[in-house]
Amino acid sequence: MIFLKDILYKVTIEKVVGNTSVAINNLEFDSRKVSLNDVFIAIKGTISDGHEFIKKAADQGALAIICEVLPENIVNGITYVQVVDSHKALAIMAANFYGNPSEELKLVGITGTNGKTTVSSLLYQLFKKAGMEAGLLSTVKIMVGDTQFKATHTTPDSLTINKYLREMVDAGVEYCFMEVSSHGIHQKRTEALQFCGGVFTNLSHDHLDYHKDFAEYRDVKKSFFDELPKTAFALVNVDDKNGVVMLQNTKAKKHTYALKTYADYRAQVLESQFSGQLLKINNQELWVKLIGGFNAYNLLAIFGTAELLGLKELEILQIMSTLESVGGRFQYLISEKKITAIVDYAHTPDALKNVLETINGIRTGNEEVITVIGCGGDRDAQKRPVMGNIAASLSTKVVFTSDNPRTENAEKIIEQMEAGVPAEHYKKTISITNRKEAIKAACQMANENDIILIAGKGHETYQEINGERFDFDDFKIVTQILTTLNK
Ligand SMILES: CC(=O)N[C@H]1[C@@H](OP(=O)(O)OP(=O)(O)OC[C@H]2O[C@@H](n3ccc(=O)[nH]c3=O)[C@H](O)[C@@H]2O)O[C@H](CO)[C@@H](O)[C@@H]1O[C@H](C)C(=O)N[C@@H](C)C(=O)N[C@H](CCC(=O)O)C(=O)O
Ligand SMILES: Nc1ncnc2c1ncn2[C@@H]1O[C@H](COP(=O)(O)OP(=O)(O)OP(=O)(O)O)[C@@H](O)[C@H]1O
Ligand SMILES: N[C@H](CCC[C@H](N)C(=O)O)C(=O)O
Ligand SMILES: [Mg+2]
Repeated sequence: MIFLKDILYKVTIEKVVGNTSVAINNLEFDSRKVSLNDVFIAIKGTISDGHEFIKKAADQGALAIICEVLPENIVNGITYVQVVDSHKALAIMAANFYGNPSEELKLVGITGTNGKTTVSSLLYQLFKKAGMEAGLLSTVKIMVGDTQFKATHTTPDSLTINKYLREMVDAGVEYCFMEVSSHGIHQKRTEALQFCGGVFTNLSHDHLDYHKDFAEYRDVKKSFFDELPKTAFALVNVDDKNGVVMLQNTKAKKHTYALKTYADYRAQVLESQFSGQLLKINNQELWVKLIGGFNAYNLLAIFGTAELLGLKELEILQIMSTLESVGGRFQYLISEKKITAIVDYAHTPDALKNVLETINGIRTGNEEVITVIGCGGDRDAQKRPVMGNIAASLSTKVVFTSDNPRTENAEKIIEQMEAGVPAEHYKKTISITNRKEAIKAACQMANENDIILIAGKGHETYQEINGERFDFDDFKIVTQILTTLNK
């Protein structure tokens, strides 16, 4: 039996109306899911205000209401707890409800604009291969040991996080690697978790629809490091100018990695090919299957994290050379007619630039680089012209298309991308709204040795248009089209 007063431990309370010594069933922050004897936490969201659904939650059997503002009509028999911050209260209560599982394993949070899924997934792989029980909370999937669950967010809400962490602890998981998104930090989804380490990959343009400006976006990321305890480690990329910013006020032990500047962990790229690259880490050469300078950073972050968690250098390097790239990240095929098709989740300007530079750095002659790209709807519109510019400047041909238009007009998004194309590159571009047709057009244009990059959706298996999700898988589609075209 769990009592309300026990899960309120450490919550900053302003006022209590009613009895907190009551046994509760479950916690919910969505009135639509409330059932008998649940606790409903009212949260001011980005679209609506949970306080408007307090009555609905009560009608559905809520036993207690946690809110920032007490309702005018107090119902007898229901306990009302007025708190300073509902988001924070939810995070603390969720951790208490599940018995603070983050304290029973080693939890490492990975944050930054790009590379979170790659770093966290590879760390999960590495620790599994080293014989440890590991867990993963990522954009692509959730892993409790070997059992896979569907991910809906990069960083889920605090109830979901704690539920899975509890399952991990019960399954004997010792290390959990989780992505920490800026939305997650801002909405306090990760508050009340005990991290034993934090990793910063990089910071570049994204999410300027949600955050007021770049400074706010940076400060939200920084607050994750500010909150780390002194027992934890903070490992940051100091080639990124915001790396040192992340360390400014942290109590955690500071560690750095870099390719270009002085750092605790350093790497050098000795050779790059489509099949992989030769790296030098700590004076040891190793061949890895992941390509691109950006992956050299990711691998260095993994090396540093594994060492800080106590694995031996030689073992780490040996396992690193066996790591497979994550689905939808530089996932490629070479067709019968020697056309290379690459599917990559590059959905930010920096990621797109890195991927195209990697491709241009590896190609040997006059092959065409044909990029198929769109931008998501209901997301940062400022990045659209910037990505249009990068695609056109670094490819020989571009097919602008739709990504997940969500509730926006797909053609309008494409126009915003085209607006960023410099006049001298305009002739290289066409636009085809239907993504499948766009991929088909790129395949038709491609000849032997040409390279097709299909960017933006990576591992996603759907396309979201007007609130509806249709099956869509870039890699399956390009494979099928190239086969049908006999290319
Ligand atoms: C913009 C955003 O981040 N929204 C997230 C947020 O919802 P919200 O604050 O907008 O909720 P709201 O609709 O305003 O409702 C406020 C409250 O009223 C409640 N409610 C609402 C209706 C009702 O009938 N009854 C009721 O109780 C809601 O449950 C909620 O508690 O909190 C919800 C619960 O945690 C999230 O599911 C939701 O994610 C939405 C679906 C989303 O698309 N989020 C994306 C942008 C996101 O979080 N992305 C990042 C990755 C970014 C990256 O790439 O780095 C991620 O971590 O996944
Ligand atoms: N260290 C890096 N620096 C820059 N770009 C990167 C880096 N790692 C990966 N990328 C690019 O970013 C894309 C997304 O990578 P990944 O999924 O690992 O990032 P993420 O931070 O998890 O993204 P999201 O915010 O959507 O969760 C990759 O497909 C690649 O194009
Ligand atoms: N986590 C990112 C994913 C973007 C992927 C892209 N395909 C899109 O739909 O915009 C976001 O929610 O902004
Ligand atoms: Mg991710």
